[in-house]
Amino acid sequence: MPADAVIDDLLEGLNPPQRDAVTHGEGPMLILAGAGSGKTRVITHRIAYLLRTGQARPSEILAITFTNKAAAEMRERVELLVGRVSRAMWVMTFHAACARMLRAHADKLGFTRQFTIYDTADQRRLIKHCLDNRGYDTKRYTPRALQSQISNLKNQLISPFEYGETVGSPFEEIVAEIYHDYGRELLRMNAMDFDDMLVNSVELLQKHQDVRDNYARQFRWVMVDEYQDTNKVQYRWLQLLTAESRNLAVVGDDAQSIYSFRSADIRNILEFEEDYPDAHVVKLEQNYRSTQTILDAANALIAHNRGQMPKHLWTDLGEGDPVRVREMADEHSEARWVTAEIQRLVDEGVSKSEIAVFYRTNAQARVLDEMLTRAGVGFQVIGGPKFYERAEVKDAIAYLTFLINPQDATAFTRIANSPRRGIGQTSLSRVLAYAASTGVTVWEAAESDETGLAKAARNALGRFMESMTELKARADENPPVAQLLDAVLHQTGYLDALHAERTIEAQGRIENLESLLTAASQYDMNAEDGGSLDEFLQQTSLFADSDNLRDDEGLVTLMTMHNAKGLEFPIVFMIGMEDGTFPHSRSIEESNLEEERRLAYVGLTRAMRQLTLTYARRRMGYGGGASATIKSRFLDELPRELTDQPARISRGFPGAGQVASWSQAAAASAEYAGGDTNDAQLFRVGDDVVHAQLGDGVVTGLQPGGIVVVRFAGEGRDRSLMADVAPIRKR
Ligand SMILES: Nc1ncnc2c1ncn2[C@@H]1O[C@H](COP(=O)(O)OP(=O)(O)OP(=O)(O)O)[C@@H](O)[C@H]1O
Ligand SMILES: [Mg+2]
Repeated sequence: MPADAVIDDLLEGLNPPQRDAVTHGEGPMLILAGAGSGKTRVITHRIAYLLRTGQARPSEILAITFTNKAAAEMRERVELLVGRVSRAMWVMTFHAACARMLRAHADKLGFTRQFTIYDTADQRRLIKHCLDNRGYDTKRYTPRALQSQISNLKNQLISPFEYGETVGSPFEEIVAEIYHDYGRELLRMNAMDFDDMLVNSVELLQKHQDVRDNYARQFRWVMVDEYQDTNKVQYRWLQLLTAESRNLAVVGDDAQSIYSFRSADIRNILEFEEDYPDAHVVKLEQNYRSTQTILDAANALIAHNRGQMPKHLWTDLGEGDPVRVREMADEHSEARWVTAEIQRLVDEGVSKSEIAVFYRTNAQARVLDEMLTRAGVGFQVIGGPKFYERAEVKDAIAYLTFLINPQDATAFTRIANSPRRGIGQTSLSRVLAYAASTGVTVWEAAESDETGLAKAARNALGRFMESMTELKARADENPPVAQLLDAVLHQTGYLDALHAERTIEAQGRIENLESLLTAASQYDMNAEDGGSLDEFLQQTSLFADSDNLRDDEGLVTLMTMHNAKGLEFPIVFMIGMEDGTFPHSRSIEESNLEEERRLAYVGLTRAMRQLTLTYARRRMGYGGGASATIKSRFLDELPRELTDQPARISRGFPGAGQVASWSQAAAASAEYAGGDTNDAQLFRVGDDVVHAQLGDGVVTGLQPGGIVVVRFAGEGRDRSLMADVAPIRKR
């Protein structure tokens, strides 16, 4: 190896096992280590090391990260270490890597390269269309429920055909039908959903050996961060790419596996050594992130899980302060207290960007959001209303999409009458029906005289398509995306319509469009060889919200614990530490507590210096009305000596011990709070219901003893509930 100061520097900041992992040459490698032990750092350094020593060329590197933000950070760090050559590497999320492959080869699967990527809202719209087509009641079979079922199937690589062979219940039969129809419709619209990115790439690699060979040869070095959260389809994709080279290095922590609800399969990490008996296994045990107290608390908590791989994390960052535990009267006092604490810290000179507040579900952010706003503390909510999901931003994107994908009926429907041009729903349906029956693209149908539209609508549509045709001519010259977007917003009358509204809301929308223009200009500037519209659109559609994170602006960060994965903050607050909230009621009922505990472990281990856990004695329920709560069992699992709490009984409501299930707790607390029970309600099969914690569902059966069987939109299976005590009501 050449003597090289850069290499020395690279290895300098690593401990011996980290160095071992970084310098490992060919062959499979598993890095299994606890939180904050430098796993991600090892990947970054390994890439730089492989490049710098000449073992790898940038184009031979495929590094998979969990978020776009993590990818950007990794690229940045590698670029610092080895310079601009790093730009040819593929450092990205599974979805982005697959989208890139599909852009190049979509035609082999019957799509064009300009295919659209559908987000969840698009998916649900299309699924609703499929349900309507078959005459199913979409209140009873909600698009949301179907969408989550279909997504689960895709993530397990179960095709519509395979699923159709195994269905038992009538509901499953409907899922099978819609799964099939939905796939056919996507193909017809030249669109793929998020899950298809992976499923279709796997199909591409499986069916086209030449394509597989090419990529397998190209990516001689494959690395995967957060491997514990990969699912079956991702596993398969990696297998296809690395079967020959076997240069697959994965890093992960079984204690941080938190995505089984998205079909992530922890076995992928546990069985790596079985898949690769010769794998080089590295364990990292020194934590460089947290104080000993924080680590001990996290270790004590996770020790309550069975079958955890033993790890001995230690740190030399010192003992640090005890974990603070605070009891609050309700969520308002909790938010007020956290806000005051943040203000105090900021007064003491802590930067806001060093502070994060985590919670279990997004809805918990609202109260704190209001309180911080009132106090004038700058903050950002990760996973709040998403920029790319705002109506005006989606409209603008749909315009651009329709310019390059003339088959995209969803984009067309979205923009044809936005701003209003006198093209009504009936006219739109006629155009779509004409396209479907004649096989022409939606674009062609919109230009056709044979769709049977009324004269006024036909004229309006004609004018619309004229301006679209002009814009398309411009788009074909591949101008900078920002220029094209600007032209779209002006020529289609979109901006004028907003200006004409003269409302504050419209002003906000204009500002959002300006930010989109800024994003487009930034894209134009960064794109290596001029960039292209389809690549820009691909980027925006893969834009996950955690990517909005800006750490240089001095903002407090609010996010769910799921979103916090892989990140670190000097000061962390975890709020809503109550049974039913965290652990979430759903997991208590399903006794999937271990995954919740891992999620708590993820939360605790984000903290570097100071960790504060709060819970409220009463909390507002879904349907309004406060109920008494029980403090989270996770708090009881933390050794007293690590917290600043004297042993003290502070149960939420009188006489309550540990309860067996949340239904009981809810019943007890409803009584205590004088809340409603359900005895006035009679349920029937097919009723739409809403559950305080589980959300929307449909009654699928009734059983003796007052049991209702409900299938919830977010889940794939039936659940039996006591009609008179469960917090459900008819919609
Ligand atoms: N050898 C080292 N010397 C100094 N700092 C280190 C070393 N290794 C890691 N760190 C620092 O420790 C922190 C945690 O590292 P990193 O994020 O890579 O851990 P991780 O194992 O990926 O954590 P997680 O499990 O949360 O994803 C980072 O700030 C990193 O820069
Ligand atoms: Mg990491």
